[in-house]
Amino acid sequence: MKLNIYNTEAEVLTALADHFVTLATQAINKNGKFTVALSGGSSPKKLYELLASTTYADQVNWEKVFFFFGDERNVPQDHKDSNYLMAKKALFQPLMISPAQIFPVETSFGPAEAAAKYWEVISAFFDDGEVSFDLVLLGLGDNSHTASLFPYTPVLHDRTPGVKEVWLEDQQVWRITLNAPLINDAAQIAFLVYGAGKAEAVKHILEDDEDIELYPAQLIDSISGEVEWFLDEPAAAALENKE
Ligand SMILES: O=C(O)[C@H](O)[C@@H](O)[C@H](O)[C@H](O)COP(=O)(O)O
Repeated sequence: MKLNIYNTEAEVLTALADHFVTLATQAINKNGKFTVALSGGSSPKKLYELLASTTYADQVNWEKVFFFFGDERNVPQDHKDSNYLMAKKALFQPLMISPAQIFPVETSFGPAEAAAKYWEVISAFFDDGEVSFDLVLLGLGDNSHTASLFPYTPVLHDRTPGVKEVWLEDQQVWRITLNAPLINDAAQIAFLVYGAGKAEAVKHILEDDEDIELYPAQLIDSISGEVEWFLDEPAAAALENKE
């Protein structure tokens, strides 16, 4: 696990955009493609807008990039809360990404079926072999959730890779999420976390005793690759060890 701490939000976003370009270039040169699972949330949205900007748009062979989603809200793809819609506006449309390169969660089936079908879609793309994304991008909620791995949800106890539906009682909504074993099979995992509001959650995840029910993002630990955190100083402020 590697900590990257920067003075400002802008520096964090630039560092992760540069990291994305490096990983994409390496994967495309080696395998002819780059597979990435996108995160929802306002922090990742700014990264996507930066990647689609003139600064980065020409740095990646976007025709070789294949986009999946680390989680999705169980809403239509044109709903304001859809992670797909957010990525479509921030990244896919500006870069004119072909729909053939984008794998959204089909939420019209209802949560359980949507989750099962998404696992089928992902497995088929990886030729039903081991599913290993080149990169999984993750945000962090101030309650220590990541993707849609929320505190005290059954999906936290999964031991084999898969995609599951998650009921959020307090919000009265369904979500669909990659489970931790599937995320952890990725070659690279990158957390994008900035702002003082996340400092307590970052401390819980990186330095407090293990309690995955309370702090689900503690489950994230790449099996064979690397987990990198991209933080600004305010988000890292509660850490005792910043090396
Ligand atoms: O669908 C989602 O909401 C995300 O997958 C979720 O895990 C998000 O990344 C974090 O909640 C951080 O969101 P913010 O960056 O908006 O705080």
